[in-house]
Amino acid sequence: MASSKTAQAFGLKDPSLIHTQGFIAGKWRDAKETFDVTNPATNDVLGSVADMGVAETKEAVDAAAEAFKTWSKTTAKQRHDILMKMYKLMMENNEDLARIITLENGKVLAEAKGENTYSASFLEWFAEEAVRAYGEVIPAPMTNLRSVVVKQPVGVCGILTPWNFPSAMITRKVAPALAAGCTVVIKPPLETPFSALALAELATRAGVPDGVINVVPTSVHTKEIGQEICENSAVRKVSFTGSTAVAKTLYAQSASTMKKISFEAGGNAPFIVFDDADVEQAVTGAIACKFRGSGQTCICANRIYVQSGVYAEFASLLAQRVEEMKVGNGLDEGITHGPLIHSRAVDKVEMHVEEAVKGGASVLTGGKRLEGNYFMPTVLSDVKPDALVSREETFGPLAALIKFETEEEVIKLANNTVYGLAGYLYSRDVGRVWRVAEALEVGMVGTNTGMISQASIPFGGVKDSGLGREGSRHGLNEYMNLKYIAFGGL
Ligand SMILES: NC(=O)c1ccc[n+]([C@@H]2O[C@H](COP(=O)([O-])OP(=O)(O)OC[C@H]3O[C@@H](n4cnc5c(N)ncnc54)[C@H](O)[C@@H]3O)[C@@H](O)[C@H]2O)c1
Ligand SMILES: O=CCCC(=O)O
Repeated sequence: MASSKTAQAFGLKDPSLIHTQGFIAGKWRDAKETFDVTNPATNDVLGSVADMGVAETKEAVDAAAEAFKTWSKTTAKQRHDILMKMYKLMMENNEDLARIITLENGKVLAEAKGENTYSASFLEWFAEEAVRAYGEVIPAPMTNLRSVVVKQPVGVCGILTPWNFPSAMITRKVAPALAAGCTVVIKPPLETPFSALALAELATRAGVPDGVINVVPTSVHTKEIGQEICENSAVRKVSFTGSTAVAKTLYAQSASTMKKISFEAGGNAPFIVFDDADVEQAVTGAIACKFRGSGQTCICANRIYVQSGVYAEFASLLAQRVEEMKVGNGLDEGITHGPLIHSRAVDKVEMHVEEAVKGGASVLTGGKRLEGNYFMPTVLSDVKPDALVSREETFGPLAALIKFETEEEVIKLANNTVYGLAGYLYSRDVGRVWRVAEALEVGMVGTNTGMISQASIPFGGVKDSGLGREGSRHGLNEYMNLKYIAFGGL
């Protein structure tokens, strides 16, 4: 339970959604230390959460391994019913869960409500997939043999998630894991543990048995807990969303026990506008894609390539729309964009702007940091293809416009990165749409749209952006092993 002061700080209709302890084997648990969680909009402390360590993580893994013995034997329909109940509870508590997201992450309340709905949709989707985890019968080469393939849950899964979607990145992993019959140990990010703990509370209310979901929040023991999850032989799968650097560390650590893995890592999405595009639609798409979560989304447009014939029109329309944005506390009426997660994130945007301007770019709007964790939504024009902002993910509200002349040139520029998560293009020439979509070295392409995320699509990247797919019917397979059974002696 949270102290009444912490629960009050969130101003929820149902204060019992706020927990400050970890969750192991169905019990809320303290740790020796605690860490403070702050509201990025104000830097006020929201509350102190149990800072768990390796010992608690081992206990959580043991609890998950014990719970796996029975959870993996439940029927798909039983798991479906529990997941659907949790989906309904998340929707019924939409206001409160969104408020938790806004307070700990900073995104505006309307967007937080959208995240909760998106997050809940993974429970609904995978409840429905659970009952369709079909196997196969393969025609056998001998008359006295039958070849059958069944799907089985992989076992205990380690779930490591980032702060930019405090809820949805958890359910995108936990929903398929539970649907498959797996049990989980969640290590939420230190910035946003309250959403994870509220989900554990709702899971319990939905009837998820003790030990099936465990949560080990931490601040100082992040590395050791990550290592324990990756190297503990009872954990059979690690699913991570976050930066590429951390993904590579976890990949190396997971090799020791040959785990199944899914990694959703960093992006550096190209957003291409051709001369034959509907420019107004392209601007709307760029706004939605670039400024979602104040630019802190892994699939945000990071490099906006505009063909010379529509460059001036696109740049002026985009700058006009960006100037209308209202930056401030995400709980306040009329605010369209919240703060960044912390001052280090603001420093990075500032550095990208300064470096691009030194290289010859001009500021069409914004370009400055504001007091606290805020940065003005910014549009830069005439950015050089080799500017820092073109090479690295900014993860902030900075739209960098780069002019290009030909299709061939822009494909080369777009693919000139180690990342390959998402890419976007606007064109009304159907042949070009196909050619460019196929040529982009990414896992997901938006053509004439800047919004691509849904529970029903295979979300994931290529190159340094990761391995595996989340969501869609493919997302369930990531948590299941195929087993071939030969039926001989007929
Ligand atoms: N591809 C995707 O789906 C996706 C989604 C969201 C964010 N991201 C990426 O995440 C990054 C921003 O998020 P972030 O700053 O939280 O990333 P991060 O990699 O620093 O942290 C992600 C998670 O890993 C944990 N972590 C950090 N170091 C660790 C270690 N050594 N061992 C184990 N765990 C560790 C963090 O506590 C957090 O829970 C961006 O690069 C963004 O592109 C990718
Ligand atoms: O930031 C990563 C996830 C974004 C999404 O699922 O749309």
